[in-house]
Amino acid sequence: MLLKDKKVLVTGASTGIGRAAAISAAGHGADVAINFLAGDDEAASCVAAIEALGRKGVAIAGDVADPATAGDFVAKAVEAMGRVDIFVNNAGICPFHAFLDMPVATFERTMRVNLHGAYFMVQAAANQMVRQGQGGSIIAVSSISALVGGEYQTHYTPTKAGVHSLMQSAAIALGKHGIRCNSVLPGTILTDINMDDLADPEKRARMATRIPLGRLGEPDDVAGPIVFLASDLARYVTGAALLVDGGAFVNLQ
Ligand SMILES: NC(=O)C1=CN([C@@H]2O[C@H](COP(=O)(O)OP(=O)(O)OC[C@H]3O[C@@H](n4cnc5c(N)ncnc54)[C@H](O)[C@@H]3O)[C@@H](O)[C@H]2O)C=CC1
Ligand SMILES: C[C@H](O)[C@@H]1OC(=O)[C@H](O)[C@@H]1O
Repeated sequence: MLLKDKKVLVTGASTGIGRAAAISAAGHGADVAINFLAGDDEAASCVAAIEALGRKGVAIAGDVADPATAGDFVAKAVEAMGRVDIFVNNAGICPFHAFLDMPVATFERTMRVNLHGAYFMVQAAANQMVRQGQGGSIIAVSSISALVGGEYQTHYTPTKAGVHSLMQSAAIALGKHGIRCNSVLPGTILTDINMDDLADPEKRARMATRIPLGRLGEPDDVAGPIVFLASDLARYVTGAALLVDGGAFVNLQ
C-alpha cells in the first residue's frame, strides 16, 4: 500500500494511462477523483473499479483546455475528498497531421489541451497543496516525444517538451512548500490516442522491433512508475523525468 489514504486527482482518466493510474492508485490505498471530457459510461466504470477496491471514487466532467476547469476540478475534488495530496496531469490529444498544412485549429487545440491545460491544472492543484501546508506530489504525463520528433506530431511534441519543462520549473517554484514535481515519459503505449495510427499491423510490428523489451507498452506499464513517483519511496525525487519506454529511446542501432 504505497498511497494509503492519500487523495489523488487524475485528469483525462476515463481511458488509457490516466484510467490505469487512477485504478492503480486506488489499489495502493488512495481515494481518487478523475476529470474526464466525455464518455459518462467510461468515467462511471473507472469510478466503479476504484470503489471495487474499497476506495472512494468521484468523476468530474470538464474540458482542461478551459482554464476555469482547473479550479472547478480541484474545488469539487476537495469537496468530495477533503484535500489533494497527489495530482496527475494526464489529459492529452495527439491528432496526427502533416506539418506543411497543419490546420491552425488543430495546432491551437493541441496546445490548449496538452500544455495550457497542464499549466492551469498544475497551478490549481499546487495552490490547494500550498493552502493545506503539508506538501504533495505532482506528476505530469509527458512523453518520449519531449526528447525526439515525429513527422506527424509537429504540434504535439512541443507540448510534451513543454510539460516536461513545466515540471522542472514547478519543482523549483514549489520545493519550498514540500511539493515534488516530476514527469513520466512514456514511449508507445497502446491506447485510444494511437489506435488509428497503429491500426496497420506492419507499422505496429516495426515499432515493436525498435523496443529492446520487445513489445509496445500497456497503460499499466506507466501506472506503476506514476504510483512510485507519487509515493514516499520517491520522497527525494523532484524535477526528474522518468522514461517508461521499454528502452526505445536509447536504441540508436
Ligand atoms: N499512448 C501513448 O503512446 C502515449 C501517451 N502519452 C500521453 O499520455 C496521456 C494519456 O493518453 P493515452 O492514455 O495514451 O490516450 P487516451 O486517449 O486513452 O487518454 C487521453 C485522455 O484525455 C482525455 N482528454 C482529451 N482531451 C481532453 C480535454 N480537453 N479535457 C479533459 N480530458 C481530455 C481523453 O478523453 C482521454 O480520456 C496523454 O497526455 C498522451 O499525450 C504520452 C506518451 C505516449
Ligand atoms: C500517440 C503516439 O502514438 C504516442 O504519443 C507519444 O507521446 C509517443 O511518443 C507516441 O508517439
